[in-house]
Amino acid sequence: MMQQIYPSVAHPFRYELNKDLQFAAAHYVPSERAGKCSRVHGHTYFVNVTIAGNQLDETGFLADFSALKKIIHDRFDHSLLNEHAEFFDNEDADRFPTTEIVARTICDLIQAYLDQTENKPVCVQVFVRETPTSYVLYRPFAGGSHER
Ligand SMILES: Nc1nc2c(c(=O)[nH]1)N=C([C@H](O)[C@H](O)COP(=O)(O)OP(=O)(O)OP(=O)(O)O)CN2
Ligand SMILES: [Zn+2]
Repeated sequence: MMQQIYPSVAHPFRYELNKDLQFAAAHYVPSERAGKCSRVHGHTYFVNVTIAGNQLDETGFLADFSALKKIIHDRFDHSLLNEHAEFFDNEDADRFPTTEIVARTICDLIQAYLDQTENKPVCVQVFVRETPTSYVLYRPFAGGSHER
C-alpha cells in the first residue's frame, strides 16, 4: 500500500510534503453496534500525512520526515490503541479508537509538533488505511480557513 497516490487536499501554501508511515496495532471499538470489531483484533495501519506551509526551516525542510515517523510509529507500534488513555476513552464515543478518531488523533499529534518548529507549517490532511478495503481522510481545515 505504500507509494500509492492519495486524494489531494486543496490549500493555499507554496510547499506540500507527504510522509507515508505504518504501524501495527490492536484495537477494539467498545460498542455492541461495532459487531465483530468490538472484539480485540489487529491491523497494520497505513498512514499518509500531508503538511503544507510557505516557509522552510534552517535545514531547508518544511518538516523533518524522520521526526514525523517517530511521533506516530514509536508511540503506537505494537500497542493496544484503547490503552492510550491520553487519546482514547472506552466511555466516550468521540474518543473510541475508530479509524476516524485515529486519523484525527494523528493530525493533532503532528500539529502539536509542528507548532513548536520555527517555520510552523500545518497538517492539512491525514489518510489512515485500516484494512485493504477501508480508509479515512481527516482534513482539519475542511470548509474553513487555514488560520488557526
Ligand atoms: N466508520 C468506521 N466503520 C468501521 C470501523 C471504523 O473504524 N470506522 N472499524 C471497523 C472495524 O474495526 C474493522 O477493523 C474494519 O472493518 P471492515 O472494513 O468491515 O473490515 P473487513 O475486513 O471485514 O471488510 P471487508 O469488506 O470484508 O474487506 C468496522 N467499521
Ligand atoms: Zn479494526
